[in-house]
Amino acid sequence: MRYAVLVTGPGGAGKSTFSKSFLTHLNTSRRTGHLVNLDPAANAESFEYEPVIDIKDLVSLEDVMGELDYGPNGGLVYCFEYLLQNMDWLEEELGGYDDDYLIFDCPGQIELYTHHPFLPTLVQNLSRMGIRTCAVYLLESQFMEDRYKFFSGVLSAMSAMVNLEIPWINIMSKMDLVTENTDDPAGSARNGIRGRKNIARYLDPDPLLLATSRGQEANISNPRFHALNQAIVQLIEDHPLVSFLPLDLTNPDSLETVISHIDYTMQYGEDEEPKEPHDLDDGDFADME
Ligand SMILES: Nc1nc2c(ncn2[C@@H]2O[C@H](COP(=O)(O)OP(=O)(O)OP(=O)(O)O)[C@@H](O)[C@H]2O)c(=O)[nH]1
Ligand SMILES: [Mg+2]
Repeated sequence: MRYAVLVTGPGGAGKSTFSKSFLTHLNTSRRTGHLVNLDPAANAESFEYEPVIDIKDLVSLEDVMGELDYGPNGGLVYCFEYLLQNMDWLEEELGGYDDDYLIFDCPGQIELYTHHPFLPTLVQNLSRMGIRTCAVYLLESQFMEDRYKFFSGVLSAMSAMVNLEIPWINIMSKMDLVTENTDDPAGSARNGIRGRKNIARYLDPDPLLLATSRGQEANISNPRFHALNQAIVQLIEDHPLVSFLPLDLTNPDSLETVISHIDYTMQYGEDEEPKEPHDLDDGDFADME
């Protein structure tokens, strides 16, 4: 069985960093994983792991922009359309990997997830190839500094989830940037997220965050805006689809927890034949001699 994890989320959310850490974790746990780069604009030198499959071998944004005179966003759309027309290329490239995690590092253009048919079509193709697929959606912890920004992030996660209809895990990335010092009044006044209790209200989004704060802000008094807010609060209350797993890459347990959720979502290994134990390598017990 092959497993694909699509690593998605807005620009700069930490997708490439997470993909790299995920691979390192798999390697150290003696599992196999491979990087698939789906970002036609990615800088090749920036990969710590050489992607085994790279969309840039098929089509690169640079060429598309240079030769066809597209801008960066139109160019990205062109690249993905080109990929979808050349699924046999991807299928052939994916052919050699068995019983492996394939980690798809995706580009950060949010419109790719919310209203283009590319990812759903890609997912259909992966499942036709017999590859079990899930997606993780990363939102960075800075989104919690502003409730409105945060809820717009929640709504885009929701919209991407509904668009893709595959097993899905939302991750709050860069948790190392969040301080939990409740005794820092300047901090809590500035961003309102400090303190464990408060963080919990974001990880499991509490729509009241939106409802209460809006009432307190006299400067925004447009009643239509208020009604819209109420409607969003109601939507999130009625459809609590989105909650976040915190990811702090400075804490190995945190990464392990996230990966165990991915394994569980994927039902990783559940229908595998029992594996032969690894042959002992020279040096495995070196420290016992
Ligand atoms: N503090 C902190 N910084 C992080 C973490 N993960 C990523 N970053 C930083 O955030 C920036 C963006 O990280 P990337 O991994 O390139 O993010 P991305 O989602 O792949 O970005 P795009 O591909 O451009 O959409 C880089 O400067 C990273 O060093 C994290 O866990 N903690
Ligand atoms: Mg990236």
